[in-house]
Amino acid sequence: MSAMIELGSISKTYKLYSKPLDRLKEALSLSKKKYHHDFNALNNISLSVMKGEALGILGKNGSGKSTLLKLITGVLSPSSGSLKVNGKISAILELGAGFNPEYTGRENIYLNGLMMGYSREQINERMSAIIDFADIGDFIEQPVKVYSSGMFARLAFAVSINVDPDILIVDEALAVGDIRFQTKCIDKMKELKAKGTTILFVSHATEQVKRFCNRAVWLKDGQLVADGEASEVVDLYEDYMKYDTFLKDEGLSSPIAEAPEVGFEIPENCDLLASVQNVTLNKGNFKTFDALEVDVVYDIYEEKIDDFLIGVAIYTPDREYIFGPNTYLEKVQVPRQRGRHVVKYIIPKLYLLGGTYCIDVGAFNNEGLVCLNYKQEAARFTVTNNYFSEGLVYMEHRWEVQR
Ligand SMILES: Nc1ncnc2c1ncn2[C@@H]1O[C@H](COP(=O)(O)OP(=O)(O)OP(=O)(O)O)[C@@H](O)[C@H]1O
Repeated sequence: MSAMIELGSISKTYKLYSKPLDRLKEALSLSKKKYHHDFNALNNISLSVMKGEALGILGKNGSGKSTLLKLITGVLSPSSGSLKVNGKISAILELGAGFNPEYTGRENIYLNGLMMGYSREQINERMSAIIDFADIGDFIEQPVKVYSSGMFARLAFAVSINVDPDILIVDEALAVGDIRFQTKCIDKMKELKAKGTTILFVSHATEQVKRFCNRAVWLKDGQLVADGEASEVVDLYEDYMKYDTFLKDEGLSSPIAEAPEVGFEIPENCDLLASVQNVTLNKGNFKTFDALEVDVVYDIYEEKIDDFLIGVAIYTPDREYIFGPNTYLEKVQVPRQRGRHVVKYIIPKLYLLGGTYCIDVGAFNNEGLVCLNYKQEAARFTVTNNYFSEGLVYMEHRWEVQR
């Protein structure tokens, strides 16, 4: 398969001046005195995008998304690194960029078409399709400076997707259109994708990225921190945005606790009767329906604790309680005499959907009425999936068409 876009260790440094005058002073300085400081908007990005891929680009404001797209389209040049683009790019970057405000919509279609390398005849062939798609009525004969942002988006989109690009770049352009127009654009983008057009898609609407893209990258402070299947990267990104937890791949993993010490000791001056020593998961990142195993290591300091029980609870990081059985309710006998013990809690099929989750572990007696020791967020794990459902948990279900 051929790479349409190849970026090799690309960096982009902007010069920041604290006052506009500093730029002039620097230009005129005979001693080459610096009046700026460097700001790395992109740092060492390597990325290959293949033909037919629909790549979502995620990242919060200022993370470098637009800078990356401007480098790819050639609006900016990189400070270092190599960049190769194979094919004709059509980009909707900033609304109105590439439009002359004094020209009418129709004249701007010519302008854009010529910039893309089409002849007047070729543009004429496409003109009615573009005007139909934009659907802005008589405004097509008005100078675009009188357009609303929605009209701009319609025209920009109509031009970009009707010129048979090899690479289509869409930067947040859908956000300004109404739902009907967005649907029309997505349909057209799907059509292009099916034809093998490579698509780069920036949207803060992560669901759109999940549904439309087959791959996504996440930019954070100018660095590429995740690259993979779109819905997995979206899950990670959303979790980060919600909870500021960034867990990396295999060990997207939560801090898997240290292996338990073999030695059992009763701490000095200890007024605890028992304590949860250690909580270990079989891994940090799961797929829905994987098996989750939690090893709980606990110590009992009394000779024996009657009605001793262990509870394991799953929470979301914002403390939504999902599930919490305990050994008393389920009539499981766990060791309750002095010493160190290990109990394994197994969920053979995890029904949780994508997200980050926390595990609390508690030791109790008296049917759970007295808490002997409680470890909140003793472990964390993530669930990431290919996109197959939405929500928190998966429930067995079926669909029946009634009519
Ligand atoms: N011409 C410039 N001169 C100096 N700094 C710039 C320039 N353009 C962008 N930056 C800075 O580079 C960083 C990345 O900006 P960029 O516009 O690429 O981010 P973004 O991810 O597209 O953000 P948004 O989602 O808000 O559009 C930001 O901190 C921005 O302030």
